[in-house]
Amino acid sequence: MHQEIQSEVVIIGSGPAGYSAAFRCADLGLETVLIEHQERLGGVCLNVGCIPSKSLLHIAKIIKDASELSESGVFFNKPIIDIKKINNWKEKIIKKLTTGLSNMGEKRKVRIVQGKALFNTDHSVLVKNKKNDFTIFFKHAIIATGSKPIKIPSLPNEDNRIWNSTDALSLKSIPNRFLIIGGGIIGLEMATIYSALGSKVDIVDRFNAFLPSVDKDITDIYIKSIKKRFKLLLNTHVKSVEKSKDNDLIVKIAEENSDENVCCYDNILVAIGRSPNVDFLGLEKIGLKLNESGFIEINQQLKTNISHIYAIGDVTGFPMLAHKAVQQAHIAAEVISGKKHYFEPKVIPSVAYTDPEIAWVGLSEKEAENNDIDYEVSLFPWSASGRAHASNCTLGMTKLIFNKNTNKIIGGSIIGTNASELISEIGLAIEMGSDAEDISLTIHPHPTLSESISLASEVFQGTITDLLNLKKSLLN
Ligand SMILES: Cc1cc2nc3c(=O)[nH]c(=O)nc-3n(C[C@H](O)[C@H](O)[C@H](O)COP(=O)(O)OP(=O)(O)OC[C@H]3O[C@@H](n4cnc5c(N)ncnc54)[C@H](O)[C@@H]3O)c2cc1C
Ligand SMILES: NC(=O)c1ccc[n+]([C@@H]2O[C@H](COP(=O)([O-])OP(=O)(O)OC[C@H]3O[C@@H](n4cnc5c(N)ncnc54)[C@H](O)[C@@H]3O)[C@@H](O)[C@H]2O)c1
Repeated sequence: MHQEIQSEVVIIGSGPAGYSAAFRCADLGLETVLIEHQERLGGVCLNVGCIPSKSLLHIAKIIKDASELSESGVFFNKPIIDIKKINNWKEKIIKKLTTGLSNMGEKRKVRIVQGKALFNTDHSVLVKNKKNDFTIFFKHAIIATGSKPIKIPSLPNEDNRIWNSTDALSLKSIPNRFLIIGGGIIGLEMATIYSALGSKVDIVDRFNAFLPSVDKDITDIYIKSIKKRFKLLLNTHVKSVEKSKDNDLIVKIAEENSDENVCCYDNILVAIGRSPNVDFLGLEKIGLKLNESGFIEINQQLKTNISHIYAIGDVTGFPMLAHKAVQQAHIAAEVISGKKHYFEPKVIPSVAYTDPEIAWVGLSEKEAENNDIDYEVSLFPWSASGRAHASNCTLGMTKLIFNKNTNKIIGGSIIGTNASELISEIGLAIEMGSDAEDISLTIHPHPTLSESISLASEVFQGTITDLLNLKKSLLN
């Protein structure tokens, strides 16, 4: 059956970008239609990204913490891993959240249409599903179609032992020998999960450094902490993947300017980045412009070159993060409703939910240097934190970067337990234009890991008493 729908706003894609835009539009009184290709709302983040990965990382952390507790005199037996039960538990979490989204959409009177959208004109889209097809006319449209994993064409991708992140999160099996190609956030998080579940994991990355936005002193701490758990091979290429007679995956791997090594694996995860979902949307037909990297080009009001069509989330480029997508969504909805708002955050935090976690926000040292900023780094090692000793995480480090001329904080990174939760204080301080004194005079509760942020500010100010005061000794 064919149906025609008239709407003020049509939103394509129901990930963090799409559902947030739809709900904000509805709350602002706009008649809203949300189109989603999949059966469930929530996009990559809820279904096959942020939430399932963090659920499995939660399990991985408990397994590791439990085994390390033997050093404190508490002994657990080796864990029994029931994949089916883990998957059911994970599925329940996802279902609860995605059902919550559907209910919130319904309460807000957002019309949800299931099917794949294709622009017909610059004021209408066609949507088809198994039962119906629709023509939806709109005054404004928001494209929030997200991204998909990049494949390596030379691999035998039809072999179901070669996984992408969705396969890895579906926890089909726990490989004995697991190769991860790509040492980015996905590769590192999956290595954390699978090594805790018992796989022998190797990660290869073709570049010399991993997490390029993080300073080396922080990534060096990470490398030290993972040494006993898995191998991270940098500057290394996968030359070929073949099947052996006994059905192993035989992989030829070579470090730059070195001979090839031949290794056997049960499964391979390819995690070398993601590309925007811009194909089959009919964008050429309406003349919508992509940038050189293939993402949709937008301005600070999230408008594309067709001013009543907006784009938000992963489809607009880096950083590809859910919290960026949600902020963009709110701004796009507000602009459509007539507000003069702009997407202009000073900083967007990033987190690798590895063990230990790594979180960073604002400028790195490299970036401060490249911007010719006269900066000073201030470090607080967690080996000087009572709480870190009590919580067995003394390897951690809090690093702040200050502008020496203004004393204002311009960046920071944290490695250690709960870095993902701690980093927001630094983000807020940068957004508020705080200086070192603002941070160090804000009384932090003791004993907490959050104290490390005010203590690192005290290091900068030369008022620290929890460490030797190097600035004071220089004065004497
Ligand atoms: C394994 C993994 C872990 C991650 N962990 C984190 C994390 O911890 N924190 C974080 O911030 N980010 C994380 N991310 C990234 C995060 O998932 C994305 O940044 C986020 O989902 C982007 O939201 P989005 O709404 O732009 O797109 P998506 O979530 O990709 O949603 C796009 C939606 O559009 C739909 N769609 C596409 N084309 C059409 C069409 N033509 N018609 C109708 N519907 C269509 C898709 O089906 C999809 O549901 C992770 C990603 C992965 C893969
Ligand atoms: N915690 C989080 O916020 C989180 C978690 C997962 C994913 N994500 C998002 O998902 C996106 C995709 O993640 P990702 O890890 O796939 O991409 P990524 O861009 O973070 O990392 C890809 C890595 O693969 C390497 N690489 C590229 N081609 C290679 C090749 N041929 N051989 C070996 N190595 C190669 C790169 O050097 C890089 O280190 C990221 O942009 C990230 O923002 C975020």
